[in-house]
Amino acid sequence: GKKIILDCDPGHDDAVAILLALGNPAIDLLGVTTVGGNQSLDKVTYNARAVLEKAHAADVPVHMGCGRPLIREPEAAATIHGQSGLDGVELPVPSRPLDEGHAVNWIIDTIMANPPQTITLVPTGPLTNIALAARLEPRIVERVKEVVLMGGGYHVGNWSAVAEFNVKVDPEAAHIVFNESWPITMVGLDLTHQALCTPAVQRRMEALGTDLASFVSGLMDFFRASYRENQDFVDPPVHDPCTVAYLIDPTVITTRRCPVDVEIHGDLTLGMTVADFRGAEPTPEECHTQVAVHLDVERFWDLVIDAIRTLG
Ligand SMILES: Nc1ccc([C@@H]2N[C@H](CO)[C@@H](O)[C@H]2O)cc1
Ligand SMILES: [Ca+2]
Repeated sequence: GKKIILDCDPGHDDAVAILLALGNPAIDLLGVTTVGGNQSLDKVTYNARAVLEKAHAADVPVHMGCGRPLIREPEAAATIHGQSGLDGVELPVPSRPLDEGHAVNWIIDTIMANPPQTITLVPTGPLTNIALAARLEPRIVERVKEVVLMGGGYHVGNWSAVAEFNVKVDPEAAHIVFNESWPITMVGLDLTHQALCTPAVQRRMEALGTDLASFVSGLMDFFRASYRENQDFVDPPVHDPCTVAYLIDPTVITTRRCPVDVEIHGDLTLGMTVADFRGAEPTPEECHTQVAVHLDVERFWDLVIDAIRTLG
């Protein structure tokens, strides 16, 4: 299957991304790396290890990365993910010790040890680790197959009027990542706000009747309550697994190729991902960025529920 590195900050939706990657045969999850974001680095790292344990996938390595943005102060999303970063469920104690070595070094070593164009980077948190990896070993940029990231939004913000959390927390890291030459698919809020976990979807999960299914449903209960209280949503958008779903089945998302850059100087617009749709279609191939526009919602939830079923 497609070899991926999942760089994440679990996080309720990061947890679903991990399960989708584990539960679908099209994906070969080489490892999980963690970055401070939704909660502190220690908390999101523990959560990543606990989710892997829950899915009986303790053979997947976990490396801890950066605990704070490159320049700015850390900013957690405790109102959304709770004090633990994964509130609302009982977490198993991880059996596998945390793997030695910094995530940035492991990302570089893994990319350089595998053939060119075989590894896909899937960041679903702030881009601090990815930016540092590209600066520490520039050769990974042309060696990576592609970057499919959850972050940004061309018409939607959630951490300011115009900026999305992952990008706004570390806008300088995002600016670095978006301005490297690797192919980037930006799975932003315009797309992920279509991935709503409705009660009907949750009932389909619960109908599986497994411990893992009720674990995920418990995550969704908490996520829905947070989103209702803090973001005025009826149902929670499950952002991060949209990246993995796209890698499993590219037809699940329609994309549009266009230049994208990140605002790092603005007052009102700091962290905004600015997509330039002015060019005539089709945008020339040398444009290395594309944005996710439309989600096949039915197909997306089928993939997520199939993965939960497969993991048993
Ligand atoms: N309000 C809010 C919701 C989700 C997130 C996290 N950041 C991204 C969505 O902005 C996802 O990766 C998710 O884990 C942050 C804040
Ligand atoms: Ca995340």
